Amino acid sequence: MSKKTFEELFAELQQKAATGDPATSRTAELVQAGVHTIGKKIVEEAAEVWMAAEHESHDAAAEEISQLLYHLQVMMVAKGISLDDVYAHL
Ligand SMILES: N=c1c2ncn([C@@H]3O[C@H](COP(=O)(O)OP(=O)(O)OP(=O)(O)O)[C@@H](O)[C@H]3O)c2ncn1[C@@H]1O[C@H](COP(=O)(O)O)[C@@H](O)[C@H]1O
Repeated sequence: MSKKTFEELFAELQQKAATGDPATSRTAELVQAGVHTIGKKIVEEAAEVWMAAEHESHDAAAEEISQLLYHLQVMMVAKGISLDDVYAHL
């Protein structure tokens, strides 16, 4: 299992969006596809978080949450929204 912080993942995704190949990078592929596609993935992953939290194991819920966080970060990168832009509202 890979281990990285929220901030480290965000830096990696910014890099992938800027220089990654959509053929090999999921992030570059999603950013190229655009906000509509990313938004649909966020809604899908959010539903999976809900279902896993209600009906599945601790680990399964944690995995779905990681996928939701990933797709939220992809949306941030696609929209040029920084971590500080979000933290300002926390
Ligand atoms: N953390 C993630 C991550 N979480 C989720 N995903 C993507 O989200 C998918 C999970 O959604 P689903 O279960 O719906 O999978 P799916 O059905 O195959 O998705 P669809 O293609 O049907 O939309 C995974 O198959 C991945 O494509 C991620 N893709 C990449 N990362 C990390 O992002 C970084 C950059 O990755 P690349 O851009 O691929 O190089 C690396 O550190 C990766 O570990």
